[in-house]
Amino acid sequence: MSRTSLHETHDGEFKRKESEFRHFISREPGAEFPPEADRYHLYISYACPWASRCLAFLKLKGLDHAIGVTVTKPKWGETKPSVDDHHGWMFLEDGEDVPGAMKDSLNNAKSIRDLYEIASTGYTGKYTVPVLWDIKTMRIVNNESSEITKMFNDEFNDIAKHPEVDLFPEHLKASIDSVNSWTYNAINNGVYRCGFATKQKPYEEAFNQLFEALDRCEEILSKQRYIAGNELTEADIRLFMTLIRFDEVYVVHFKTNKKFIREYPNLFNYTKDLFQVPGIGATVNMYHIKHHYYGSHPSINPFGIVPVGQKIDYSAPHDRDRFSKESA
Ligand SMILES: N[C@@H](CCC(=O)N[C@@H](CS)C(=O)NCC(=O)O)C(=O)O
Repeated sequence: MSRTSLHETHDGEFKRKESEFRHFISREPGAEFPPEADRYHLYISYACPWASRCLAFLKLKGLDHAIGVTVTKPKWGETKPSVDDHHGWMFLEDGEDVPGAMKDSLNNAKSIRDLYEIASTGYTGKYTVPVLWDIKTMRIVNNESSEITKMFNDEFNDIAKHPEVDLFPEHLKASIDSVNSWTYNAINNGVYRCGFATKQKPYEEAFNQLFEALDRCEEILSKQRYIAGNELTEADIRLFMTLIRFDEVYVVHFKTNKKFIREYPNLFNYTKDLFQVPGIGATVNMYHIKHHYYGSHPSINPFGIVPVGQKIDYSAPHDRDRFSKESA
């Protein structure tokens, strides 16, 4: 069983395993996990694109007051040095100071691994973020970002401060599904398929698919403000989380070096546009992002040097207002 994503490369090719905790919070009468304020807790890393999606949904829906969030330290550490050599997400400890990282004051866990072990005896899978935790039963409700975002969007509307925000609008559903069907493999997971490949051929295949898909996005975004239409949707949040990490991390660390995102006029302006949406920009902590990737994969970056980069200003003006709502 793979204990981290770094162990999911077989025959040179990275193949991500499915998430294992797949319960649903639901408004249906009698649901095992009903939506309630102060019952659920979200564990994330600011570095992780999948976890950051969930945080963006929590913020955009106005669920900060109802669902607590705990943020891990950026760099993986030894989770159980006396037992094995697993490295993974760690919480802040007394006496440590890493801005943005937190102690786990809810469960007093030292690591995300501890949480999986509290929730499930005999679990042998990966210890990934995001984790949506049920405080009442001390269980993991779900650890799959695409389902957590759906629950935050649909099931908490009686509690959310912005129930009107719908990032899966019915009229764009087909378009969202269609975009996600190629962006996941080629872009979101595509950068990992480049970075975690250990043979030339699978790396180059992933690389070519990635840049074909980015060209396709560039073309779509030359005609409309957002990737699934002229409204902000879940498909944008997904894409953004990869784009914002691209120039600072993936180009170097994952060898996705055909082009920077800032060389694509539409993609770059689009990234700035989304960054400037408060609930989205608030999820971006570039210190955590850079220090995680460059510091946690010694097989890729043995000395853990963090490249300085260009410190791109994503809050600079963008040109996406040129698409008026009327053209939707
Ligand atoms: N399919 C999951 C993927 C989550 C995931 O792979 N998270 C990474 C961080 S970006 C992780 O926690 N990795 C820990 C490990 O590989 O041990 C989701 O979308 O929620």
